[in-house]
Amino acid sequence: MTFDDDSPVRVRSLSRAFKGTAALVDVSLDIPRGCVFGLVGLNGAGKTTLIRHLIGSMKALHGSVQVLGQDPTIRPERLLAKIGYMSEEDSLPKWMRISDLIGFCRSVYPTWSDDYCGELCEMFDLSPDAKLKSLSKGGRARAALLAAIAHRPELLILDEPSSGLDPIARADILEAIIRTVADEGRTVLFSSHLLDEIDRVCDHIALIHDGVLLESIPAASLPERYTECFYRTDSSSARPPEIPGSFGAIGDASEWSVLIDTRNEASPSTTTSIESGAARWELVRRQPATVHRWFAGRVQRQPTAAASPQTEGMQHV
Ligand SMILES: Nc1ncnc2c1ncn2[C@@H]1O[C@H](COP(=O)(O)OP(=O)(O)OP(=O)(O)O)[C@@H](O)[C@H]1O
Repeated sequence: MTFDDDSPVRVRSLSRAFKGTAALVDVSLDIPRGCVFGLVGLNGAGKTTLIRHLIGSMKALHGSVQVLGQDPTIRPERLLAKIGYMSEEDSLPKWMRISDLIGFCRSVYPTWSDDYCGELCEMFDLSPDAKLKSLSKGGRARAALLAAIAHRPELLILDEPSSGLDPIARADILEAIIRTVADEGRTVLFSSHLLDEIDRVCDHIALIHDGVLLESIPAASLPERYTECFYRTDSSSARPPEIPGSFGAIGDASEWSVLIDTRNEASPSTTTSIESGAARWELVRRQPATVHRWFAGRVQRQPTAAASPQTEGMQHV
């Protein structure tokens, strides 16, 4: 992606290790203004570590981080007033009532809007008198979302916000909020394991794996860029056909699926029949890669059955 001076988030060559184990490795990225930026990766990939650098709870020891034009660890209160942040943890103080939470946020955020807060309470079905400890996990997640957005932050950072929300709340509330924030020209960084959700709401998707930013791509260009090709052979093969520029092979004896990067000059554009590994392979089908298939190919894991039924139960090499 191109680097933009006006980006609300700019990370350059950020590395971090914990007790000698790398959690982030030379990560550089820009998040464009007004973008819904999805961050995906397996458990332990480094998503939260990256986010903790953005909100100033970790100082960049190697590399640099700029959020809304400032180092998040220098005068963090100035930055945090302009950011909305919701973590995956259920961390709101349980003794508070919703009204206490609102009073606290009002005192912290100069741009807090009581009118907007009232609208959100109605939308989220939150009564000001309710005690946080009496709410369900989903209710507390909605309260945390309220606290993160009612000051209309310039940058909204959501780290696995869906974990406490049921599917209806995710679709009706979270996705609506994310789109509203972006439509108003503000920016959203959204980390999630839920690839369907990422696919529906994000303009841009970044994939982090073992601390390395493997790819950062506009969501709309992903299916154009990557094609899933299915090859079949009459004989059985423990290996996929060797196709230059392909990756993420999944298969089972006589049929293998590979991903082709159409921008890789080594990739064939229209190979329908090839000799490889003493077998003859025919291209039986090709289709734009789904986000699930791209993700699985990149991190070398099986895609979910729902995302790619053709490859269910097959072996990954
Ligand atoms: N404070 C810490 N001390 C030691 N190791 C840590 C610490 N924080 C993170 N790690 C390690 O750094 C790596 C990245 O963790 P991180 O929480 O950033 O991943 P993640 O992508 O957010 O994972 P998940 O999706 O499970 O939340 C992991 O190996 C994790 O165990």
